[in-house]
Amino acid sequence: MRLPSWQCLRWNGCIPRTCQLLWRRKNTQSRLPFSPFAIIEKQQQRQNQQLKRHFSLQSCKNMVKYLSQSEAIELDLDLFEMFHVGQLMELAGLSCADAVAECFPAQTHPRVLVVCGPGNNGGDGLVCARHLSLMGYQPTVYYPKPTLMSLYENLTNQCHHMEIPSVKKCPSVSDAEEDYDLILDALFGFGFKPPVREDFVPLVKMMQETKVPIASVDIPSGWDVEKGKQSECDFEPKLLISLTAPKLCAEHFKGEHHYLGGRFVPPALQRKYQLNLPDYGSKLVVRL
Ligand SMILES: NC(=O)C1=CN([C@@H]2O[C@H](COP(=O)(O)OP(=O)(O)OC[C@H]3O[C@@H](n4cnc5c(N)ncnc54)[C@H](O)[C@@H]3O)[C@@H](O)[C@H]2O)[C@@H](O)CC1
Ligand SMILES: [K+]
Repeated sequence: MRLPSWQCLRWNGCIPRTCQLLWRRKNTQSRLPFSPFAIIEKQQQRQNQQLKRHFSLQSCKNMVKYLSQSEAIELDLDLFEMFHVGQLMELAGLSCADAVAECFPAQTHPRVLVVCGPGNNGGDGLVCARHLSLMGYQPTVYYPKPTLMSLYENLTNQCHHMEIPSVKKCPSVSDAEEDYDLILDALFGFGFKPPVREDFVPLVKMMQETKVPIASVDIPSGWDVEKGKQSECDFEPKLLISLTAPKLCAEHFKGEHHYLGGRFVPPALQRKYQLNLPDYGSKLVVRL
């Protein structure tokens, strides 16, 4: 059988199996530095890998719906008709503590700075601080703009009863690196509208510049809820805990750990928003 020439191979790109085998044998015997089949096989391997990546991403995307900001707000309102906000916050904050414990154990990351914002995302942070303390961490709360409502006041008092210290001043980058092993970012959630207002800029800047790993509750603070990072300065958390269902910005998340928490959505709402939530089993969080 006549073997195909280099030109023929390059032009055709598709070689009959028998020719391939003969060529491979010949090339092995004559110890050619490289064979055209090796190149083609490499190309095929690369294509297979790309397909695999594409399909695993697709199946993951098919599984859970990523919500727009308006869908998240609408779903939030529906939930509030069925549950008290404190119930949802308790489960949300507990699931955040659980995800933190899975990724950053108390033995290696005991000192956690819990940064709490003025909305419900900040409330999740206060709940999370309490559960982290019960799990053997040493959390410290930074809550620069406490909300004057009984829900938040109660959560703050509960942290006091747990003897969780708080700081009144935003730590500098060097202080944060010296004093903490992890930052829990509960500053802004899906209620955030960019740009960051002036009074929160130093805090966001500290989180952008620090080398302390960051775990973000629901949304990495400062990110656009749908488009993700707004500039290269925006920080990339190591852990993102999406609550209820991930928001569109989570599609741009490149950190190591992405979890879903907030296991409280009744079936009717799951159907209404076509959430396709994964099965939690008996767990509080599920890795996405
Ligand atoms: N399903 C749900 O829907 C649940 C939501 N929860 C949490 O609630 C969050 C949403 O809470 P909220 O709607 O209260 O909103 P956020 O907590 O996201 O933020 C709203 C607060 O941030 C301020 N803010 C917004 N844009 C700002 C800017 N550019 N600069 C400075 N401050 C700004 C607002 O004035 C407001 O005080 C979620 O991300 C999640 O963490 C959980 O608590 C429980 C269940
Ligand atoms: K956040």
